[in-house]
Amino acid sequence: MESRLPKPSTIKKPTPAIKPILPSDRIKGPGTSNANLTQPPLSRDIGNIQNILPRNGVGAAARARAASPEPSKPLAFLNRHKLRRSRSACDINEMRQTMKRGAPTLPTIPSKLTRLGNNTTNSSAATGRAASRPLATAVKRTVAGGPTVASSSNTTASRPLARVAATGVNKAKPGAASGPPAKRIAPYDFKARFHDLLEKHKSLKTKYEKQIEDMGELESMPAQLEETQNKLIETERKLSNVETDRECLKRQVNQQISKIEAITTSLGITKDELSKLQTVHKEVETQHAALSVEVQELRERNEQLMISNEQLNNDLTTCREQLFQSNMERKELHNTVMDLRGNIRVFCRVRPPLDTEMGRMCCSWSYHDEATVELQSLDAQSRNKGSGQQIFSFDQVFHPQCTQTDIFEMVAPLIQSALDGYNICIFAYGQTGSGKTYTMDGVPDNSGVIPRTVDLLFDSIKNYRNLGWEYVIKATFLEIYNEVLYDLLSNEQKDMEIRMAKNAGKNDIYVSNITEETVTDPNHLRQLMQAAKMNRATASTVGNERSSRSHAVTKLELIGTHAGKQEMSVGSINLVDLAGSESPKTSIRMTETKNINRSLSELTNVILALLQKQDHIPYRNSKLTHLLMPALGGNSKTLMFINVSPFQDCFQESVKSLRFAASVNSCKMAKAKRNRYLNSSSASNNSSCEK
Ligand SMILES: Nc1ncnc2c1ncn2[C@@H]1O[C@H](COP(=O)(O)OP(=O)(O)OP(=O)(O)O)[C@@H](O)[C@H]1O
Repeated sequence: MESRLPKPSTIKKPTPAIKPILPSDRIKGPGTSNANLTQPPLSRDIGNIQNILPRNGVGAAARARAASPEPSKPLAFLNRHKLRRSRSACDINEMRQTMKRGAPTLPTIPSKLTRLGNNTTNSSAATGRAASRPLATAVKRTVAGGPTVASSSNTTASRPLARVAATGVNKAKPGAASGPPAKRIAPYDFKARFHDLLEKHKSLKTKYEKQIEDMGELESMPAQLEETQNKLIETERKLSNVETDRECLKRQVNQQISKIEAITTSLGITKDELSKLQTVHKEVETQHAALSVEVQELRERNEQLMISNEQLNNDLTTCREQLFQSNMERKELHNTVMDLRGNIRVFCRVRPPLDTEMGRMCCSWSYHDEATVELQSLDAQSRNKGSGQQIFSFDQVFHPQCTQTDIFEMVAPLIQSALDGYNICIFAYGQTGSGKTYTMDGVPDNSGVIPRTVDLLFDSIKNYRNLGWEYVIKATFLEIYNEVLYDLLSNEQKDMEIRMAKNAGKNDIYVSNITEETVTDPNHLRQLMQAAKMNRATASTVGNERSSRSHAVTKLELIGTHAGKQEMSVGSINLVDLAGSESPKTSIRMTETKNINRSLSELTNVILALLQKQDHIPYRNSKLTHLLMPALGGNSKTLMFINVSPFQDCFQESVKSLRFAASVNSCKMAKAKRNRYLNSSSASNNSSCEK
């Protein structure tokens, strides 16, 4: 009969989780009854599973076995049963090993169940709780399936077996036994019992598989737990990071709040400023609108002005043309007046005694009018000879109280003629110490003719510029000493000669190797004059401790161009400070005195020849007349100052100079003399007669 039973090896092996559920101590324990031993090992194991699942412990299994109808077996049968069971256990172990290879960390079912039992009472273990839920669910399913198994077994199994099963199920869960009572299978009906067992086996197998599935879920729980723990740690770490970030963000938020507050404050200020600026902007806009209107008006006005300006320009051009023509007429008239006054004019100047000369006796000077002076000697011998009283007439007589300004007023028209293209020569003739240098150069605080001429020239050039004339002034400074020429702007020893210009008119003369400076302003010219003065040769004489013993000639060449009219005018001014005429009786430098007197005599001869309109003018008899040839003859105008000293001891020299000047003046006035005679001797009468 035992051979009809299927061998344990043919029965589908239980899963490895069975072993922990069926510990050996339960099989061998004191609770083990003979009734259990009479059961087939496999059926008993399955029954044990159902007894264990409700976790009733050994007592529940013992009761289930006690309920079994089978009698107790002898010891031999028990050993055989052990062998079968060991084989079944071996199978189970084999399955477990197989599962371990697939899932090495799968825990054993008993431990799980034990933990499950413990976990139901110990609620403090979180993991136990987590694991107990699916297990409890599995157990519930197992218990709930009990009646089903019992019910199904009723159809095929014997009544005793069904009762055992029903009893076991009912004991595991008393309320669940609600079906009809199971039929009792006779103990000898092994076939029925076998079928019943097969059914149970199937049922249990199904349950077992479900439990295996549940156990699989449970097996994955530690990993899930570990994963959850890792996730928890990671989450905690993240949370920490989040906390840190939150703190940072909180600080940043605080900073941002502070910034926002500051910005809000500045925004308020800015708003105020904006409001002010808007107000200003409105004002500016209003002003801009007003200014725009003004600009428009000004533009219209500008257009009108442009039109009127164009008309004025045309008028100005016309006026300039008329002015130019008028200026030309003025030049001609001026020249005519100068001609009528005479190309050679003579001015007499009597200097005052100096403070240091108050002890010297002066002659008696009587100034009848502007042009007549009477000189009377205080010496009785001279009176007895009839030479003590002399009357002289000149173009102008300047008494000692006349100032440098008075002098220059009479000189200025000649300077004007120089700008108009005439050659002018102004020289001072007189005894040593009579005031020639004072008249020509002046003193620092009272400038003479030459510095005033410079100022007048540059002032006139400015006015002429408005008429379209541009002038260039070239200056030379030379000295004639003992009939030798010296360049006063250079200390070098030069061989200087008076030469005629090659391609020029007959009176165009130049000096070779002389330094010629182009003057751009009055100060520059004054500097040149100062340098020339320093270089001038001086020597002390009896009459004057600083008397000049040479002729100093300052020549200013005035070159004017009118670009619009393509005209050019070249004039010159020769300003000559002659050496003092000195009697050879009183001179200690006879050579100098002879040369000086000879050159002065030649000058007199030239002037007289010019006035008498002689065919030959002896210019070349002296360096001085040769040099002044362009300025003395032809179209030139000459002004001679006769300087005399007021002193009695200078009476003879004064009379000599005045006679020479009077002779010049008498020749010059030969034609006018008649007019003069008609209108007494005043200059004003002369002018009226000339007209
Ligand atoms: N009109 C005047 N008013 C005041 N002082 C004058 C006048 N004329 C000349 N003097 C003075 O008389 C002195 C002699 O004059 P200045 O040197 O000009 O004579 P000079 O004729 O040039 O002599 P020299 O021929 O020796 O050069 C100078 O001290 C000068 O300042």
